[in-house]
Amino acid sequence: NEGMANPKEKTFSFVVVGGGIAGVTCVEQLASQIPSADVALITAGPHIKAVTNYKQVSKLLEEFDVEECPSSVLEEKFHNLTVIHSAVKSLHTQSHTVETADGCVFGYEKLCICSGGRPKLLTQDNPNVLGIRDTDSAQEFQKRLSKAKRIVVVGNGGIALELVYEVEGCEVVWAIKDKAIGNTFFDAGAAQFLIPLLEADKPERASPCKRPRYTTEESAPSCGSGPTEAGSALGPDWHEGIVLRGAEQVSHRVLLQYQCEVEKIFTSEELLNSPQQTVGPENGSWPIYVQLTNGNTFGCDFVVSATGVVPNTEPFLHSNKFALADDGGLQVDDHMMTSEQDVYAAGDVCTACWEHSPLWQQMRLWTQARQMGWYAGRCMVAHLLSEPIELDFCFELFSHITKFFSYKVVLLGKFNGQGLGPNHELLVRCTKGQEYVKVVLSGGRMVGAVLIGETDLEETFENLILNQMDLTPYGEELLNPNIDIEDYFD
Ligand SMILES: Cc1cc2nc3c(=O)[nH]c(=O)nc-3n(C[C@H](O)[C@H](O)[C@H](O)COP(=O)(O)OP(=O)(O)OC[C@H]3O[C@@H](n4cnc5c(N)ncnc54)[C@H](O)[C@@H]3O)c2cc1C
Ligand SMILES: NC(=O)C1=CN([C@@H]2O[C@H](COP(=O)(O)OP(=O)(O)OC[C@H]3O[C@@H](n4cnc5c(N)ncnc54)[C@H](O)[C@@H]3O)[C@@H](O)[C@H]2O)C=CC1
Repeated sequence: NEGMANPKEKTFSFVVVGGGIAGVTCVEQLASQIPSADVALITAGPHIKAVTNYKQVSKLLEEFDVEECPSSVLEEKFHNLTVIHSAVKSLHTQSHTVETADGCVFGYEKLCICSGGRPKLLTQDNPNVLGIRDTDSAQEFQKRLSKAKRIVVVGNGGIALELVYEVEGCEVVWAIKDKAIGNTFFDAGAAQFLIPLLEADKPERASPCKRPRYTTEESAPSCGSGPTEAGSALGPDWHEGIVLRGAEQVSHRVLLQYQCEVEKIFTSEELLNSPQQTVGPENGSWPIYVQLTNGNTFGCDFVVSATGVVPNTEPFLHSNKFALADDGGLQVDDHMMTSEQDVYAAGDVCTACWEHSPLWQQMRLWTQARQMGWYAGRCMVAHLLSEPIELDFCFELFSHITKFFSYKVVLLGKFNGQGLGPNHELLVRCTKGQEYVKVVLSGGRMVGAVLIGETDLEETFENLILNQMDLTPYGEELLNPNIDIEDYFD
């Protein structure tokens, strides 16, 4: 075998691609479960993500810190692990090999693709349209913001929600398709609860962090693969350590544009050459203009396209027959296996295509990347040892703890009545400035909840959702603030 004589070739029992949360968690499982197995982590970025201080808050809610650190930390911990810093260029499922950008070829018995996603930008080739994904793109955003007087943020998901609240000293025009803010995470009622915070000055940061904390190791140099290689996705609290301040002396100034999309993006030259376009007295003075479908046009320093992610699948597709989901993710079954033999996938790159529990849905989140990476590792080991394995309990109920507008936010199950049609009812309790509690009931049973603020209800509600108790007899008493619900259901 000519190939095997090449020193640039080596075969491992397990190869994992991607040094984000999914890949690192997967590798940790593999390396610790079979210490005699050779494990390789191939990653394009210079750093890896490590989960630390993992804490199970309740049966399914979890909290942890995340550190961006040099890969040597992992290699010191697991002597059977080799970390290779290079981008995978192609995959040959027939020969069970991957080829990296620097011409090395690595064989595998079992492979897990954890290459994450990248921002789905409104336009790819405009330097004034930015996406935020990794440390480099966040730093670029911060640098551009420091000189900016007005930015346009497009999108209504996690990144947009965080930015419009965090950015100070710069006018933010926020363009959303929907009738209410934050519709990927909650409903119009919760949006009403949060909106006043956009209009007020930001309070001093005092409240303790109630969700996974994200840290970046400052001393770690941005070396190795260079600026074109994307690093891992940022995550919880990515903006805590950096100042998101523009060039103006204002706290918040957010101008919301509801129910609209971007019609056209053009430069000041294009604007001046198009006499029918006018945008008021500032005509032509901004580097970029955004025309919205509601007829308004805004000039700004730059646009943030916070419009979701696309899975990083390209290097793996050529000459293979992966089944792809509608969102572009690699389809995986209930053992995290793709449609190609011995190839698994986890995290943002994959789409969970097994028959989901009625109370779970996939969202491209930090916690799910960790859970999928962990479970994929366990499945790979079980299959290698020909042992049976069942779908992990964490996929029974969707659960997410995060923080928006400085409030703790807990989402459980079908928190927005997803997929329930008209077949559900809502109970809501709201105390302005303090808390917002929404319960989704279907057939008298709790199937989801949104908890904003320090409600202390998450554990009880999680139990009520898991045990599917008939709550009809309790009616609206369920949310009566004068009843200690924990005692009630003891
Ligand atoms: C700004 C921001 C804020 C967020 N905030 C939260 C939050 O508060 N809570 C939450 O739950 N989630 C949050 N998320 C989402 C969360 O960060 C992601 O869902 C999660 O990190 C995905 O992990 P992953 O391991 O699948 O992918 P990634 O972290 O994207 O890692 C992919 C890895 O693969 C490598 N790679 C890619 N292509 C190749 C290749 N061809 N060859 C080799 N290596 C490759 C990359 O270098 C990277 O190391 C946020 C995301 C962003 C961008
Ligand atoms: N606290 C948290 O849990 C956070 C989670 N994240 C995660 O990071 C990832 C990236 O975040 P986002 O980019 O905010 O993605 P997202 O998937 O959360 O939201 C994308 C938003 O963009 C909108 N959109 C899509 N195409 C559009 C278009 N052409 N024009 C206008 N609007 C459009 C969608 O309607 C949606 O509101 C997501 O997976 C998200 O869940 C990000 C930040 C915080």
